[in-house]
Amino acid sequence: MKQKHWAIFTANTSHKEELIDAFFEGPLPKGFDELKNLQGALLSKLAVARFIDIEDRHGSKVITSGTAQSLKSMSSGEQKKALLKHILSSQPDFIVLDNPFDNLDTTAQEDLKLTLEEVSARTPMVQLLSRRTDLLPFANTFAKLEGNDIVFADSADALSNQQEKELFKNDVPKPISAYEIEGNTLIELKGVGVTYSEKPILKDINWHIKKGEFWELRGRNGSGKTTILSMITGENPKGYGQELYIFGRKKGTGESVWEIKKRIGYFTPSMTDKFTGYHSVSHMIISGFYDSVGLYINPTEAQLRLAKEWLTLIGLWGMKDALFHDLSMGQKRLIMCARAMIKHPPLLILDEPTAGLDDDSAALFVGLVNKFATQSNTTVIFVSHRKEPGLEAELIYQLEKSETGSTGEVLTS
Ligand SMILES: Nc1ncnc2c1ncn2[C@@H]1O[C@H](COP(=O)(O)OP(=O)(O)OP(=O)(O)O)[C@@H](O)[C@H]1O
Repeated sequence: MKQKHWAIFTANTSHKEELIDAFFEGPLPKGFDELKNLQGALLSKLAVARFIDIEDRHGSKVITSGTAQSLKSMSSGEQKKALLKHILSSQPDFIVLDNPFDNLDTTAQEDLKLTLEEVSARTPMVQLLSRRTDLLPFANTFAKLEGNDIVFADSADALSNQQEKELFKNDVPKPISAYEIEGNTLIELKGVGVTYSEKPILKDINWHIKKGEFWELRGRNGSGKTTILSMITGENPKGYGQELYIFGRKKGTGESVWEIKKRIGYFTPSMTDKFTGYHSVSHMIISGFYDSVGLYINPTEAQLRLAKEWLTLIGLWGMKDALFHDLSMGQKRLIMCARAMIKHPPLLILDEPTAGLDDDSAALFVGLVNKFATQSNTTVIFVSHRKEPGLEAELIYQLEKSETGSTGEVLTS
């Protein structure tokens, strides 16, 4: 009998975590009887997070045994590859793949596809996917997850979730007050290099970022994208003593990390993955004025007015009092994006912001970023592995990985 492989399309309203739990802890959902009494393994960001937790708490290396580096310090693509290696070596009876291609560069995606194809001859797989282009070619049983319900269909085509959505009609709300930064240059890296334990990561990086520009930062897994961003945001001490200028000042000449961070809007999905607080949607947006995710002081009238304008723009005003916690993933991302934009910071960094979103929600998110980039003076840096359809970044900083450290090149789109 032909090996069965399932592809389950998820939308942002799907209760994916519950379904994943059902595969490992039971009861198995209907339509998956073939997996009864089998031992499965999970390839997902959540599984990586669990192994990081085990390393942190017990100091025991599970999926990185044999390497000196901690799982936590690996790049997100490297973490995923380490997990896959561990899963394949443990030869599970079946594998659940939760958006397996997220965080992987195109070469790694191709490699993963080939590996999975090979393994699929003997191991059944369940792929949970939010982007249509990710569908594994050997999947032969199709379903979508609506809330908690699995709805089967004869073909993948019957399950497409791509529809034209009306994009934001209003203008981007103006900030309460504007930032003053002298000159036209916002960030400059001159001949910057980074090594970790003598391993060269970045070499002779020259990147001149001006006010109001819209950049995409590209590079293979482990090429150093996060390392560059963390030097800019001040979180990485490797920036000190180098020719690194941030908001017109050389790094390490008196400005605190806090002063730098105040002028940066930042969003990456892991900011809310583990967020469990109960905050209203409006308060969540307003917290963009502060360092906290979620609001812990009373908002001002002006802030409430502005939150209303943002919620109207992104079509969520009707949900102003809803709890952030109860929103769909796509809605949460729009809120967190608006939170990062509300101050019109001089610099907005979006680090793989569409990972895990379905096609419709990703298109909405990209539409909001494009609009903000055109209607604000903010410089936007968008990091993504995926060619995001519709992204209108005008400049690309491409990192080229090499044994002697990644080098960078400016491309125009
Ligand atoms: N604290 C650390 N100790 C050792 N190596 C590190 C540390 N932090 C980062 N690295 C290594 O530096 C390299 C660059 O990592 P970085 O996270 O910047 O890559 P990236 O381009 O963001 O990758 P990805 O696309 O996979 O997220 C990786 O090989 C990573 O393992």
